[in-house]
Amino acid sequence: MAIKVKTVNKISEKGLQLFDERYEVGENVENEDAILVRSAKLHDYDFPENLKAIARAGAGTNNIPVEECAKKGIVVFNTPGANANAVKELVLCALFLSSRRVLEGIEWAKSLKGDDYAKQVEAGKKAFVGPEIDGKKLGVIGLGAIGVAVANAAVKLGMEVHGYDPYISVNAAWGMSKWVRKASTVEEIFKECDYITIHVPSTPETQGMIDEKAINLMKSGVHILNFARGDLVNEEDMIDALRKNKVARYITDFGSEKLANTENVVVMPHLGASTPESEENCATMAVDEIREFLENGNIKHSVNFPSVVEPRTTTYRLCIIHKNIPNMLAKFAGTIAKKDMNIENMVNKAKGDYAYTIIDTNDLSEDITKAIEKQEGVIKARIIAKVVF
Ligand SMILES: NC(=O)C1=CN([C@@H]2O[C@H](COP(=O)(O)OP(=O)(O)OC[C@H]3O[C@@H](n4cnc5c(N)ncnc54)[C@H](O)[C@@H]3O)[C@@H](O)[C@H]2O)C=CC1
Ligand SMILES: O=C(O)C(=O)COP(=O)(O)O
Repeated sequence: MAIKVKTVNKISEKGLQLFDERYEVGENVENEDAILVRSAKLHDYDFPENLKAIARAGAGTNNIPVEECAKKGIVVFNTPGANANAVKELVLCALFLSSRRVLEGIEWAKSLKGDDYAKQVEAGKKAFVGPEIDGKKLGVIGLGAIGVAVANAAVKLGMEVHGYDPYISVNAAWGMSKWVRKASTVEEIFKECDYITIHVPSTPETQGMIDEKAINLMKSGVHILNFARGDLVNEEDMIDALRKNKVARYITDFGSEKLANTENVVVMPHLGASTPESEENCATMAVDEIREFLENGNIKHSVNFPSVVEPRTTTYRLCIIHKNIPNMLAKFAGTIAKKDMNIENMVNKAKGDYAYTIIDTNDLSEDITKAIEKQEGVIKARIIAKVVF
């Protein structure tokens, strides 16, 4: 029987071709084992009983009910860093667009007519003066894959870069230029910087972080870039601040009709990750994650379950998704012993309220998954036989 993968958005062929002949892949697949998605909202999606994994070919998982999936034992993956360069490049483009009045100038140049075109240009260009970014202060909120890439590039462009991220990962810190100054509070960024760019996920903590209160702390004439998510910025407060010239410019990848028609706002149609390179990177990483999980039970880059990657050394692998509560391992070992199965290798890891256990064995007893699933706290169990080609 084929392994079924449903694509909910258009996914790069470079990734899809990594599925071999055992897989049935497409937008019309039903009762799927896995879903591949980009930005499509899955909050109202009716997840089939068979669904084991969802891979988001991209970074943000706010379009997926991650907690509900954890409760059902559906492992949600994303592709950290795979589209960071694409976003970084667009943020740099936005930085220049926010500073120099290039877009308005281009529109005006299109409107000019007549033989004295050059003369009109020279007379009118003074309306489109904008400052250089060299030497200006850039505040980067969120120093993950994108934030660090933006901060490092801005240092190279001669900006004085200030970064804020209370949860920065060791890896991100290793990759960051020593010239990026550490802000201890987000308010420092608000007060100090001429340009502010946000690169945090949308969570209850970050939603609305740029509101009237935050903007009031900022310098008059601040430039704000939002290539992370629309709901990080309070739209009404932003429009009000733009009208009062408190905010000079707002450039975002997440617009609305109202924002797109507000002066000094540039709305891009969510183009951050829309490059062939990033679409391929995200798709190949997402397909690899799905295959590793479905074929070997290994979990790489999940947002709701721990990372567990173990080489296959035995004929069978028992994969158990369960609650992170005491005594689970003893119960699994007891059940397995009763079925006369020998454990060759056992790994257990937890993340928050959930945990994952891999048990490698060369024995197979009928109904072992049913016996395991009967135990309180177990969400899902499955056994995977090693495929030898
Ligand atoms: N415009 C587009 O097409 C794209 C947008 N995005 C958005 O950008 C976001 C960031 O992407 P990545 O850098 O790849 O993710 P990431 O996970 O590598 O980095 C996010 C960083 O935000 C930090 N953070 C979380 N809460 C914070 C807070 N309250 N204050 C300061 N920092 C905080 C985390 O510690 C982490 O270092 C994504 O969650 C997504 O919403 C990502 C890719 C493409
Ligand atoms: O990766 C992300 O978080 C993005 O916002 C990119 O979205 P997309 O895959 O281009 O629909």
